[in-house]
Amino acid sequence: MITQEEHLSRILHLISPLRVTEVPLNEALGQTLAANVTASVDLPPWDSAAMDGYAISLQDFTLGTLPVTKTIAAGHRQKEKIGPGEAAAIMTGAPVPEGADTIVPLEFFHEPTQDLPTEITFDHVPEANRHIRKRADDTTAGSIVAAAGTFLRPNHIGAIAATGTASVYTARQPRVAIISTGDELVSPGTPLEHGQIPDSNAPLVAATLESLGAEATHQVRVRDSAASLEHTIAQVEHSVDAIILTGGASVGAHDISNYVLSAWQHEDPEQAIRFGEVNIRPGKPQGFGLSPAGTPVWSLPGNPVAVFVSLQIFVIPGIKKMQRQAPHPRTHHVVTTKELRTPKDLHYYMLATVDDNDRATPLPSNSHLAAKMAQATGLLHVPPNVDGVPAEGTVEYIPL
Ligand SMILES: Nc1nc2c(c(=O)[nH]1)N[C@H]1C(S)=C(S)[C@@H](COP(=O)(O)OP(=O)(O)OC[C@H]3O[C@@H](n4cnc5c(N)ncnc54)[C@H](O)[C@@H]3O)O[C@H]1N2
Ligand code: MOO
Repeated sequence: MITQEEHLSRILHLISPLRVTEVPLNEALGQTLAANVTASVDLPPWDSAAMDGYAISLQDFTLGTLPVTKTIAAGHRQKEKIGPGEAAAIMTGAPVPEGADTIVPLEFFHEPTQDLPTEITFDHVPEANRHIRKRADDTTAGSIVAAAGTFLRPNHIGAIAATGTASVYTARQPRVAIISTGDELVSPGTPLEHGQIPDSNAPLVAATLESLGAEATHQVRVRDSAASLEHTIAQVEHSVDAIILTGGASVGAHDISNYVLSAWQHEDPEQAIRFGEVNIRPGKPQGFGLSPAGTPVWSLPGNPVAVFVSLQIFVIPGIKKMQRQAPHPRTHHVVTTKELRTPKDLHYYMLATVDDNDRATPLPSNSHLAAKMAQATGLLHVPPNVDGVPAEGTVEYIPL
């Protein structure tokens, strides 16, 4: 038996981050920055009006009437200037004219209207330095807007665009081939003959990859034949960044993934595919290593819930390393509504439904209960060396 930690650290050791490429900002959502993004411009790029109103100078100001000598709208490209005794009508987002030191909102003088008066009358002195957004009060050109390692969410895309950048550097997205093995498998939706089941692992693996931004380039079903599996791997091995097999990872006579991959010869035995029992349930039989062409290969057990757990614990961290992201899942603690009894020698994972108050209801747990995955919001995790968690006790939770 090997430990979950040993197996995962071997996976992360053998996987390398993918090459960095420049991508347009509108394709970068969900990717991780491989380089800092710095502001191309000061933001705001010039002093700008925060209100519709009048720009004036309070130097040598006296109460009374001022002529409105110009109108400055957002998008006004000419640099303007005003002197004492003069006002400029100005719109929100327009450049403040040189000489102005405050903006007086139009409500100070008249009802909001689109007709601009030719003069405005002051019956008291307005406040100085108001309603002007100073040049660079948000950021200055050259400052870091989003640092290398940032996982790009919509807010980052908005901030990067605002500071004048149209493309970013990220790791190329992984291309992954998915191979389901088993004579019993048919396409989902096909009427089942006795002994047949729908191939649910390939859609599960593909959806998991796509949710990470990786590309499921091939989804191939292979019968329990060593020759077919060898042929399929040979066809895809050179055009993908990883291969994920499900089924046939265990020790039975028809467990061809284990049989075929274990026979691969590797110059460096450290990189060879190794099969073994990992101290995790579900998902005990696991294989991982590099193919002779150097492509990382995960050979996962066939049971759908075992695949689901294996994806969370062993595959997603590897894909994230390729994407130059932090590999480990974010977890937090929740309260279990039911007592959990777990084996003392294993990492035990259970599908569970967790509500808005962080209270977890474990779902029936067995690695063939594929339909139960639909009710899960995530996985509960009880580590080895304890034999359970009492009702109302806290337990680690991996949200989906
Ligand atoms: N003698 C032993 N038998 C088994 C052991 C063991 O240690 N000794 N381990 C058990 C455990 S734990 C697991 S998990 C399974 C893993 O077996 P395999 O990886 O060899 O998977 P298969 O036998 O091919 O399939 C297991 C199960 O999953 C169903 N399956 C397979 N592929 C799919 C798919 N694409 N979509 C949906 N369902 C799939 C398959 O029909 C089987 O019911 O081995 C135990 N046995
Ligand atoms: O560990 Mo198996 O993975 O029980 O389903």
